[in-house]
Amino acid sequence: MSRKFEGDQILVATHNAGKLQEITEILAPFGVKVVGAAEMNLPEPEETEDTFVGNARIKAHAAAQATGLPALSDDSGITIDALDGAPGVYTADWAETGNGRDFMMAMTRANDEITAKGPDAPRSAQFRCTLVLAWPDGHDEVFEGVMAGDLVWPIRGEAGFGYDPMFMPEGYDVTCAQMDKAEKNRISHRGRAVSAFIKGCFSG
Ligand SMILES: O=P(O)(O)OP(=O)(O)OP(=O)(O)OC[C@H]1O[C@@H](n2cnc3c(O)ncnc32)[C@H](O)[C@@H]1O
Ligand SMILES: [Mg+2]
Repeated sequence: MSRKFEGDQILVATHNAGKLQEITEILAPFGVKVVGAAEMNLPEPEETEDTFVGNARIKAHAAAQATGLPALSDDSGITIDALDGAPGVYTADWAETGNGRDFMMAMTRANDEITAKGPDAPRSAQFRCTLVLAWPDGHDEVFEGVMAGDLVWPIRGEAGFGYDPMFMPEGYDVTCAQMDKAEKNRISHRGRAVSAFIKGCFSG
């Protein structure tokens, strides 16, 4: 049970439906209800920092200031070893078309750029997630999670969101888009970051 959140509700400052669903499912067994940024009519702030934690702070503090409630944000993305960590904080930007996001385009670009590095280029990558819990008084807490894996081609699976169809976690022979939701949450960058948040805020 929560020590810190009134009514065991938490505002999650994201406009990404896939993230919101995963965070909601991970927190459900702890009796925590999640309210999303769209439900609160919050605007999407510009992500102007060049680090995950910087952008996560922008999103969380904007929501906490606008509502007067503690707000949890998620800034995440994929770092590709063969591309010196790109796209990193620009993971969402690789999918932008000016007319919505196209993840087939983004995944094709990732595969093409790795392939261009030559046949020996590593396919290894990491999904990274930084959560920031911002309080209306301006202080914040940071929680992080990483999942290592390989980028496969062609893409596989229909579940999940974003780059899931090309990401095969270490020790698995299926992609995140071929996994049971609960299984992805158990091993994912987001699952690990939310576990750290739970330890920090809901236990003891
Ligand atoms: O900023 P908010 O509103 O939270 O939503 P967003 O989708 O813009 O989120 P980010 O700015 O953090 O960009 C993260 C990008 O990384 C991708 N991503 C993050 N976690 C992922 C996951 O678990 N599976 C697949 N793709 C993921 C996601 O699709 C985005 O393109
Ligand atoms: Mg974003």
